[in-house]
Amino acid sequence: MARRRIIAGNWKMNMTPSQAVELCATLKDLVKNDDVDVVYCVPAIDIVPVAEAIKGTNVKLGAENFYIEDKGAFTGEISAPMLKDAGVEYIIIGHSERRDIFGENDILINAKVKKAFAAGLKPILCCGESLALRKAGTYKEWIARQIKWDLTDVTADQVKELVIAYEPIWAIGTGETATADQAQEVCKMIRDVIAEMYDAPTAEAVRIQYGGSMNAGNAAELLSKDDIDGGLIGGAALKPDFGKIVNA
Ligand SMILES: O=C(CO)COP(=O)(O)O
Repeated sequence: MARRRIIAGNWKMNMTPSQAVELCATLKDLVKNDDVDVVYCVPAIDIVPVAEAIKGTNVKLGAENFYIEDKGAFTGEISAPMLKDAGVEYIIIGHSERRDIFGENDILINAKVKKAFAAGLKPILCCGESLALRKAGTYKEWIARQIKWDLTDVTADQVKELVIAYEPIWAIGTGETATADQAQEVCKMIRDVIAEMYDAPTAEAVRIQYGGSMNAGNAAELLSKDDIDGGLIGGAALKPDFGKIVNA
């Protein structure tokens, strides 16, 4: 099955606009690879300068957040049509930092997934368990429930365009990576959930990433697994090492 690989950087709240342009220049030749989708998901203020900086390269533009209304009195927010107009293609939704720090729940996340598709953006939908759930052994049920909630009323054709990122919270920014077998187990389980909710062709088409302390040293092993189609990379996306992950 030829699912196209997707390696995305989640820059989080890092990089001023001028630093962002510099980073694009540093990475430009290192991330060249036409067999992989390479995406930079950047802070809102960096979207316009990064769109300019990646012109003519293989890099695609992503954003980290938006609000579900098109426009109006929502101080501080940006909308999907604004992102689209600025050249954004991918949008991260449901990241554990948005769930935990900013209180986003599965009802809002589901609304965001539907809005993103309606606006012509491709969601990177994040899911994953806390350390407590991992230790309790109930992580698979938790993640399956997240996926079912977050994809309520999303069509099979849309899911075929969807990217799901499995990001165990205990592995994010901790330097502790899930083993390739642990990551594969959950990514396979997510694909089975999609097959159960939709059908086998939809499950075969959906791309599933692993995220959580992925780096130049562990990327190749993680990406060698059958159900891991890419990575969502935080810290290592801000360094030249990102090029090694793209080419792993
Ligand atoms: O949260 C992540 C990507 O969305 C992972 O972050 P780190 O790669 O820094 O662990």
